[in-house]
Amino acid sequence: MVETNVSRGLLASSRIIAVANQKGGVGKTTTTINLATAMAAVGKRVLIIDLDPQGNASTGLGIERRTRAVSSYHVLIGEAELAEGVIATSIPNLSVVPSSIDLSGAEIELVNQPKREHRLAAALNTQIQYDFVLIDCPPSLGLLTLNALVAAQAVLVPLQCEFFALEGVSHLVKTIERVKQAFNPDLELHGIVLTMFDKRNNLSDMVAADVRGYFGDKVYKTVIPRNVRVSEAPSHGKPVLLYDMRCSGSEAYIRLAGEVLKRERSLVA
Ligand SMILES: Nc1ncnc2c1ncn2[C@@H]1O[C@H](COP(=O)(O)OP(=O)(O)OP(=O)(O)O)[C@@H](O)[C@H]1O
Repeated sequence: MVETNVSRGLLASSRIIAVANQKGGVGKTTTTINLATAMAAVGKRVLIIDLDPQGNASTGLGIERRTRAVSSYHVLIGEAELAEGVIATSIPNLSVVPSSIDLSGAEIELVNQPKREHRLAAALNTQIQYDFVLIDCPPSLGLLTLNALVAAQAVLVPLQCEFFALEGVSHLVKTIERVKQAFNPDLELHGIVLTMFDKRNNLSDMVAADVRGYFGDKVYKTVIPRNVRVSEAPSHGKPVLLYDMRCSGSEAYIRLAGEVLKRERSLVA
């Protein structure tokens, strides 16, 4: 039976958004961390689930490896409850279920398990209350991302302004459609955010125009600029919003959060 969002205890008041793109290095983790921080700053209770074996979301939030005794891996394979994996970050209202390197073996471990695509959805069937759960997906369309898409109500796609960007995202959109048909009828594309936009480079403008031409209003108005402060922040274990609140990257993520929350209000209205 397909488990619907309505039947999950957590979802009476939570929205689950998967941050996904099978292409590597396009800004999934950066977007997850900073969008979550900006939402937390306006009083939303936010949980990040780090579903990427690289664990960059966990590291970028200052969660040291030695404190990750229970990770998203344990939750996925059913060795731990979601609540056991939750760690509070230094940011009020923002918690994370960290990832660990074990997660890289999870796809193989789960392959012969029953309901292998529903593991995360089942783990999220809990009474823990958050306004938003953001899932940072790995750069592939394997079983980990599939679990995120089955658990989520919406997908937010960071898209780097570069050649072939549109081709990659079309593939992802087809996958979203397939997941919708097979496992999760409620899933929808929340929006596409253009990342690492370089205003000195004509290619960025061309890609942005192409993507807007194809996806129309699904593309958020906010564009995340390429900004060195954004790339420096993770090595300090901080979201860029804490590292340098006034830089162009921080300002863009604050605007993006405003747009996402506005779109949320119209989606759930
Ligand atoms: N707006 C930006 N300006 C400058 N650097 C950025 C920006 N966004 C992301 N980066 C940098 O680009 C790299 C890739 O970003 P990020 O880790 O968020 O991508 P990802 O899609 O999560 O990667 P992966 O697919 O490997 O998980 C990182 O080094 C990050 O610091």
